Amino acid sequence: MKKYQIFIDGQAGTTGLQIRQRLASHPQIEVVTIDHDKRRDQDAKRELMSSVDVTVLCLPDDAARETATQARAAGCRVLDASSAHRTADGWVFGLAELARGQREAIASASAVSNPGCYATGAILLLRPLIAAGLLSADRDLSINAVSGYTGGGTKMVERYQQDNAPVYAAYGLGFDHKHIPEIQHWSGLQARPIFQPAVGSYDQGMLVMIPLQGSNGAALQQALSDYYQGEQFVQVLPYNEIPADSAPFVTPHGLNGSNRAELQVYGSASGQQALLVAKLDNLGKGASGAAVQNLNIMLGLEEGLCTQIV
Ligand SMILES: NC(=O)C1=CN([C@@H]2O[C@H](COP(=O)(O)OP(=O)(O)OC[C@H]3O[C@@H](n4cnc5c(N)ncnc54)[C@H](OP(=O)(O)O)[C@@H]3O)[C@@H](O)[C@H]2O)C=CC1
Ligand SMILES: CC(=O)N[C@@H](CCC(=O)OP(=O)(O)O)C(=O)O
Repeated sequence: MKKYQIFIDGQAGTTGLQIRQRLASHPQIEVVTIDHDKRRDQDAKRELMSSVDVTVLCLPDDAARETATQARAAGCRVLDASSAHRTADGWVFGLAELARGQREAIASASAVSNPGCYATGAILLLRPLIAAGLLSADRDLSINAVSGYTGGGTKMVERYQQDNAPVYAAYGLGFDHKHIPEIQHWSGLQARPIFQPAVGSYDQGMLVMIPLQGSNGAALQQALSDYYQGEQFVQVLPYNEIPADSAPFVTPHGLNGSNRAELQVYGSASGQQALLVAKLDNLGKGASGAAVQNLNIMLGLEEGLCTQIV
């Protein structure tokens, strides 16, 4: 059986580690590593990138831009987990469930950009509804979200491992969170939304929530259900269903380690108020699970292989 080789630049970070954990049992992908003290040596990296099938970038944005430029100049295939290239020309957005033809585009791409965790939830909810004309592209929206602290990388993990970290903290108060451009670009939303994220004192799991005034929840749920019919990693729950493991609450928990996103729609009896909810693991479908899914697609392998930590 053919084995493909990949190199993870940033292999010791939060996202890189979780990709390695998933790939440890992959039957057709092996990870080639770089000496720790050479991890910032561009010559050593270029040599390694040229020898592997795909390089995965799990770096801060600036470092990802620099390494991606080198990789592309050398003709190497790249999957970038950072937010540097999510709306950039020449890059394919790595959300296979985005639209018909997206899987094929990922499969043949030389450069794929892995979506942001919050953006994954928001785009999965909004794109089908805007495309179907059930939500107007120029509608003013608020998107509220909460994530586990691993979403902030090693620095935030260290902070939360101390005693005085806040139980719940709202941020993004400059109204300029880095996921807003990709949410607008890939959902088709023309009006700039208010995106208001928060971080909680738990490690993994997120909710992305979009309240809608004047919308009928049942119609929205049906449209989402039809759109994602047959998808293995995106499921739409029945209308107004609260998952039994958390009832009467809707929590960010329950999907950790998986590469799944669950979409939920709640609506009022009047048919005039609704809430869209996406639940996912910020390190699963929001980062490392999606990265392994994209690698499988890029290499022509079964899409679900080793995307989950069991
Ligand atoms: N955490 C999450 O939920 C998600 C993160 N992402 C994105 O993935 C990327 C990585 O994030 P995350 O794993 O959280 O970050 P971390 O801070 O956990 O890890 C980043 C890693 O990159 C290494 N690094 C930094 N600069 C360089 C460089 N110039 N060359 C080589 N290695 C370098 C760091 O090692 P050292 O400092 O020791 O050199 C560290 O191991 C980011 O762009 C982030 O935005 C995407 C989706 C979700
Ligand atoms: C809790 C937390 O801090 N989360 C991160 C987003 C994590 C993520 O998806 O980051 P990328 O866009 O880099 O992929 C943040 O809000 O900046």
